[in-house]
Amino acid sequence: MTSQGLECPAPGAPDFRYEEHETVGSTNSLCFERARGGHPGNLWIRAHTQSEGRGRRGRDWMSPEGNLFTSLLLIDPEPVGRIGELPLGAAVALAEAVDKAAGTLQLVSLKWPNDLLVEGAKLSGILLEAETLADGRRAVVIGFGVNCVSHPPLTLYKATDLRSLGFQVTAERLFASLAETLAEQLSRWQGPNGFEGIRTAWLNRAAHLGREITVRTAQEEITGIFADMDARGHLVLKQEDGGQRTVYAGDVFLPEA
Ligand SMILES: O=C(O)CCCC[C@@H]1SC[C@@H]2NC(=O)N[C@@H]21
Repeated sequence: MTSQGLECPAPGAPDFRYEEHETVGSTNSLCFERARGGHPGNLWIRAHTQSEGRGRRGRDWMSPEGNLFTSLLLIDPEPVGRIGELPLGAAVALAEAVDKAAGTLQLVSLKWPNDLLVEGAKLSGILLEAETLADGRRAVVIGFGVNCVSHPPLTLYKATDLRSLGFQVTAERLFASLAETLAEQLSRWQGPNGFEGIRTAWLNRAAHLGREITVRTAQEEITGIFADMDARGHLVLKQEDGGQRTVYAGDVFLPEA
């Protein structure tokens, strides 16, 4: 069933609103449009294809029919000073949703901050963007792209998709699981333990923990042992000289197994 662009309760999370579209430019952009139009938030938008899907660091996100493209609009999510933790919670929610929809246990591992990997190849991407609206409200949009049936051949990272891995999971089915698991992670994030539960769940799935990785930041390339993810969700690298580096943003590259 499709809501044909009309708002209805979200499958899997009836406390959230939902719009489904055949095609849009970008589900993230449409969420911001709704926010600028005064939407109160907790709105999921899903599209079957996108003509201008975007990824992290200004990259394009190819968006063919059959894969999942969806975004969640949050308005003034509390606690506001900890919004940087949300991409990690989103990654945990998506990993759990894949397990739920595929009927697997720990199928995916996580590459900091929020890529899902299967056998070292990228299955999905998450893009968190924020904007202060004219009325002073803060719109936060979390966009998810998951390769359900296909993956692009030439990308920065080796990619994969659920169908090639032997799992028949539709975008519709995966969306319903994600709406449910993300609602759970959001209440966990807002609960008394804050980020700690998410941090533990994230570390349980971390790829290459304790091993050497390389991080490309806007300024430099850093290689070191992936020692930890700290209490704010930052990456902690141990260096050869015994020193420690904390990384706040960057692209992580794992050596081939
Ligand atoms: O670069 C990445 O890894 C993040 C990719 C995020 C893609 C999703 S698809 C749905 C949403 N709309 C967009 O334009 N981008 C995100």
